[in-house]
Amino acid sequence: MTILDQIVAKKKSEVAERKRQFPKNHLKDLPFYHEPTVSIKQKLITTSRKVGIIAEMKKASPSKGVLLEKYEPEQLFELYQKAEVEGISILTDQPFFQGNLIHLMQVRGLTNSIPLLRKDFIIDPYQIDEAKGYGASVILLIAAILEEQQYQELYLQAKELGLEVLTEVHDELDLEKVLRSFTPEMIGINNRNLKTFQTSIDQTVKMIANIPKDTIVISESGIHRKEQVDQLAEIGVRGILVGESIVRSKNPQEMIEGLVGKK
Ligand SMILES: O=P(O)(O)OC[C@@H](O)[C@@H](O)c1c[nH]c2ccccc12
Repeated sequence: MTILDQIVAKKKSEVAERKRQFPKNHLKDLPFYHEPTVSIKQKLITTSRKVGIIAEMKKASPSKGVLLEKYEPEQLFELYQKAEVEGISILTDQPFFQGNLIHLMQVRGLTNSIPLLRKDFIIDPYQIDEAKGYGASVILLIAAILEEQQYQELYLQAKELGLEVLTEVHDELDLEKVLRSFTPEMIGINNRNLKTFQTSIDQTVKMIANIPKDTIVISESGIHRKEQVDQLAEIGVRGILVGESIVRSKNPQEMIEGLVGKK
């Protein structure tokens, strides 16, 4: 069983339990359910930077364990805001990343102009309503854990709710699967090999040629040096998604500005 299989198995029981505790028809009473969202696509297209940055908040990961003992999303937010990031990705998966939907809501309480991505393993429409209610503007859909039809349905449901979708692919098989449906607005190429956990931006370099022109490409994972960012900008990547190297840095603001420059 791969790590993704384990995560999805756990996620299924977690979602079932959440539905019992907080029935779906109550989700529309959450504080941000009826609030407008902010377009991350627009931020990435109009940025004055060579490439926009989605800075991630995560306390731990299955490959690295705990990244940061003292994890305070609201403090990180201050630094990300100073660095003028184009978006913020917030892990909400608890069992494997020590995230929480509350983190999303806390940060949303501090901004209505920076788009927030709910970073989780979305397999059920319930989680999309949750994302909206807790303050997300964007959700992640991971091709590798969804059937083609399930992916289509979740994508359309998110759009109906006014959310944007970042479609994550790991390889050509994932890409074929999602392109059979329709042209996604944003594709994130995950540089992490799910079997070995190794990252290489060569994955983005290899796959970008097969992505339709109108789709915004985001390179995800394993980005820690400016030279990588320059190379990615050169080949047409519009955004980078960076977690570990920022949260582990002594000075996250400087780290971000070092990667993509000041605004
Ligand atoms: O910490 P990194 O190597 O900079 O990676 C960030 C992000 O790409 C990674 O956290 C990620 C990409 N896709 C995911 C899906 C679920 C959880 C986490 C992820």
